[in-house]
Amino acid sequence: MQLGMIGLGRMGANLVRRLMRDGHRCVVYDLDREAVQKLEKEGATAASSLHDLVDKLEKPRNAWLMLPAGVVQSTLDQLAALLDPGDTVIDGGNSYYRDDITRAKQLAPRGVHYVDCGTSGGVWGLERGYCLMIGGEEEAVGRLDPVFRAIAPGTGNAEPTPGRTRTDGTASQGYLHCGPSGAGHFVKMVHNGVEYGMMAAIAEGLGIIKHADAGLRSRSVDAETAPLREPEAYRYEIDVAEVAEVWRRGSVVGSWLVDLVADALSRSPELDDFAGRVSDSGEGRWTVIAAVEESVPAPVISAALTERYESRALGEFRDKVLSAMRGEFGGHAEKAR
Ligand SMILES: NC(=O)c1ccc[n+]([C@@H]2O[C@H](COP(=O)([O-])OP(=O)(O)OC[C@H]3O[C@@H](n4cnc5c(N)ncnc54)[C@H](O)[C@@H]3O)[C@@H](O)[C@H]2O)c1
Ligand SMILES: O=C(O)[C@H](O)[C@@H](O)[C@H](O)[C@H](O)COP(=O)(O)O
Repeated sequence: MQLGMIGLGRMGANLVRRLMRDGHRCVVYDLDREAVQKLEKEGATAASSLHDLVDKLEKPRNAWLMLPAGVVQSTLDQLAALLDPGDTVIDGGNSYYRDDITRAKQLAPRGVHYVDCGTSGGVWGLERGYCLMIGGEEEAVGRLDPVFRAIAPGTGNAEPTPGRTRTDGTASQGYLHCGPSGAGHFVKMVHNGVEYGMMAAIAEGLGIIKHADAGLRSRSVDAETAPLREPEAYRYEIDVAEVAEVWRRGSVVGSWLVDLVADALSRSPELDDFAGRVSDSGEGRWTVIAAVEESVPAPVISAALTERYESRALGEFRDKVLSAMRGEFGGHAEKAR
């Protein structure tokens, strides 16, 4: 098939490469001309503007947006004005599923289809394939099947699920039509909420292991306020990088995230390149909002989200209020640590 890709960053460029490897033809556009030229050298057709991209696409057109969230709506507005009935726009970025519902409604009167596609796999997707969580009308999604099939991992390295008797559907190939508009990004949003929780648990566990030597230090980190009651119980100088490595092999928590952390620790045991301020792009917040609105308890994901705020010192004023109250009612002064 032929597909237009708008946005050739970490994700879009490799999606194009994966599609071209499978024999698909791509027309590519990015504000960054170098990104366009690079893919042109690899066989893609370069477009110099959205208008040019639309001109170079065969009808019915398929245009995939792989853009930072902040420019999706403005790009879609410009693109929509150039498209014809029967064309399809796919948003493969991490957009909020509620925006998909609005955007599909915006395009429908013009006969333009809108497909939302949560795309997981990060910078490793070129080789591993991308897990795709798709939303939209059956017809538009079905027509794009060869594109999704090329981008997805296929059966990949995962063993067949032993108890699975279903032979229909595409989930075992790494892509799934989850439902109508927004359903794909809804599932991707929750996927990322799960990602926050799993990442937080791995990080906390390794943090506890790293501090298992607290009893060996002359003063524990928290000695003044919370001295170790039994310092002899915390006299382990455990090699955290080696723990991550051993967890990769046969353990219950072995996973791709543990593989990645083992790799990072093997290169830099103290993770010197990081200050530990953990960003969040929105998916965790939206997952927590959905949990609240559905009245579904989600304490792990919620805690993992607020821990990210904590890492960016966003709780500083809250903590000052705490200290102030403690000072007011008990005359307790703040200590250095
Ligand atoms: N990086 C990841 O691991 C990852 C994984 C899954 C999903 N996503 C999502 O995919 C989307 C893209 O992410 P990315 O990591 O590829 O971003 P990126 O910043 O690496 O690339 C974005 C590209 O879009 C281009 N661009 C920006 N504004 C443009 C405009 N108005 N018109 C044309 N091109 C424009 C930029 O020049 C850049 O090349 C985001 O929604 C992101 O959340 C990212
Ligand atoms: O499934 C994936 O490939 C990742 O989840 C991907 O979507 C990306 O790396 C996140 O957007 C980071 O999200 P935060 O910035 O919220 O951590």
